[in-house]
Amino acid sequence: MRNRYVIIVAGGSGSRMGVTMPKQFLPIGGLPILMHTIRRFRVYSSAVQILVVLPAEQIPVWEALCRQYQFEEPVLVIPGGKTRFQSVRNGLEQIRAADGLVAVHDGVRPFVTPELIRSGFETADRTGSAVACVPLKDSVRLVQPDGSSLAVDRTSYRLIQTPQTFQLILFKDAFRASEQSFFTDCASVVEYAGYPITLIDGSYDNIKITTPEDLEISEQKLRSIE
Ligand SMILES: Nc1ccn([C@@H]2O[C@H](COP(=O)(O)OP(=O)(O)OP(=O)(O)O)[C@@H](O)[C@H]2O)c(=O)n1
Ligand SMILES: C[C@](O)(CO)[C@H](O)COP(=O)(O)O
Repeated sequence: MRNRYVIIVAGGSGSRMGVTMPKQFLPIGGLPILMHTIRRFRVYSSAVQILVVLPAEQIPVWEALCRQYQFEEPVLVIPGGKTRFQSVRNGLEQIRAADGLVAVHDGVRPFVTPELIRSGFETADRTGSAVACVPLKDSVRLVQPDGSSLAVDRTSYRLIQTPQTFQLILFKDAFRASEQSFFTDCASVVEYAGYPITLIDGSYDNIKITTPEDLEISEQKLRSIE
């Protein structure tokens, strides 16, 4: 079986959350969001190697939080970059192995399930990639330069989530690219390098905590789980 790695990217500042503390450190259910996320991967497997990417200046803050919450999960902490692409690349550089599987997951998606993580690794092992997604529930319109808009066929689209899981050999190759403005996730980087992307079923519960209302939704979700 190939070695399995997870890069949890938490190197952002959370500007859309509108608070000074990075949103990945905000508590939900009495525990920082990032600790929930890390625990989900540990529940999936005690063997998976977890790398956590943080803003360099926030590493002492994270260490203090770990002491405060007596959080002792073994993870390798790595300084992030200015963009998500750079943060992923910094994490990837720490994985010395040539072969294996790597899942990249947003630190602010704490509702990922062990089943979804497993599905990602199993699919990527077979096909090279596995990118979680969900169908759209709302109607979609394409806005034109003149301000008018056109209905589009929503069945042709998917909303993309993480985890996004890849065979290391192709992922490392893809991340040799120079950064492009349209790299919004790892799938766009891997596709740019010419590799096909396999989609897998994600979950509507697997939300990315981005704006203040997501915090309230997350608190409610935790209450319903616990
Ligand atoms: N330089 C960056 C930017 C983002 N991320 C991570 O990528 C994930 C998804 O990004 P997003 O939700 O946009 O987080 P932020 O960049 O922190 O938020 P914002 O765009 O509101 O500032 C987050 O876990 C974030 O910490 C990262 O590791 N390094
Ligand atoms: C990676 C991602 O979560 C997939 O949906 C998304 O692209 C991150 O976007 P953001 O603008 O960095 O939040």
